Amino acid sequence: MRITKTTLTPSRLELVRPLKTARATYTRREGCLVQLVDEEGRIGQGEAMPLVEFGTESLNVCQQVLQGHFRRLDGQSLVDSLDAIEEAFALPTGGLGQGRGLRLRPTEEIPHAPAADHAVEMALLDLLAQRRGIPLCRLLDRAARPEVWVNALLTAEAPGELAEEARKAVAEGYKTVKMKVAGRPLDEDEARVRAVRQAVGPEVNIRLDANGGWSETEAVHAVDRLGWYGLELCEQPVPPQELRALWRLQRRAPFPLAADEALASPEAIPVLLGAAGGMPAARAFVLKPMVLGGLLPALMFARQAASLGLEAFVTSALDGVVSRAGAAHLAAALPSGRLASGLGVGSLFVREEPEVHPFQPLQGRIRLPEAPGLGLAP
Ligand SMILES: O=C(O)CCC(=O)c1ccccc1C(=O)O
Ligand SMILES: [Mg+2]
Repeated sequence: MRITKTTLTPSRLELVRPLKTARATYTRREGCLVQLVDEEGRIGQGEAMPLVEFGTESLNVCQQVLQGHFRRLDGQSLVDSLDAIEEAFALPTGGLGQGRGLRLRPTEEIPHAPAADHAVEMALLDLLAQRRGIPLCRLLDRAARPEVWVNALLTAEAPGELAEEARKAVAEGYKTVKMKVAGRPLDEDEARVRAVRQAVGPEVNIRLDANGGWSETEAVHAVDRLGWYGLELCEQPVPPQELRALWRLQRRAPFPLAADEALASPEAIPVLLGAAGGMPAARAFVLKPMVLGGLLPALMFARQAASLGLEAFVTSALDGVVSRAGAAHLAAALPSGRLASGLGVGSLFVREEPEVHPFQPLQGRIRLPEAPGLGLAP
């Protein structure tokens, strides 16, 4: 494919009400939309929405790196293959493949910019899938599933309100609800979890996310007390750099712990997987393509985890619909679809462009469009 035109449009999303996690409070999200046009006029779409507290570049650096990627892409041809797209983002290693194809990261001087890489990679994947006439998920894996389960994200603070949100989500058809914990006394979190369990009954999965907000001692108490309520899993109970604490906690917890923020440091990944010798630090992994630098790195990570008997699921980082569309295609292509994806956040935003799109969950699921590529009209 030859890229004949590149465009970058700033984007901004306002949340209906602030989303409070143990580490940050989100009121709006900012980023940019990328479009790449090929020689036949097809449009590939991508999106960058940096999340600095998850180790991505700032919006400023993101835009600079995107401009650099655009300069290297404009008017250039790229081999029509997944390998060529993957290689475009890899630093030259002197090994196999060097000198073949187009390099978007030709030197080490280009800053680590996973959100920028994510946007351009997605637009290239969208184009490649369109050129082949298949949905993006099937480009990632020929046996991709036709639909993915999604969790509802509960945002209320008080137990009563949380329970009401949870009941509504279950009535809509959600089988998994997720709530933020930590950053408050454990008694309060216990009352919140108890209220949600009472509201949803025994069959619905309750997923917790502590966003690294507990010390190891607090996390031990939390796991002992909250585990009683039958939890599906808990994301990032301890601070992301405390891999040994996560390891110890996982051996004690009666449910899987999922590393999320910990994946922001590339050096942590072999340790988390137990690939550096020793046992894995967690039983599950949260894949945020925006943080991991694209759909392909996230897919490779999930396959490596699956080969070790570990699970992975996809979540957005409160991104716009273009990123969520790509993430839904990734979720459909993962080795396992058992764990619901965190892609039900569209309703948290004041208004979305477009307002109607195929990636709005229906009855707790997203059915992947049959259209070639992302399946999202530009
Ligand atoms: O998983 C979801 O439903 C939404 C994603 C989410 O919780 C989130 C949103 C913004 C920043 C961090 C996180 C997180 O998973 O930790
Ligand atoms: Mg999380």
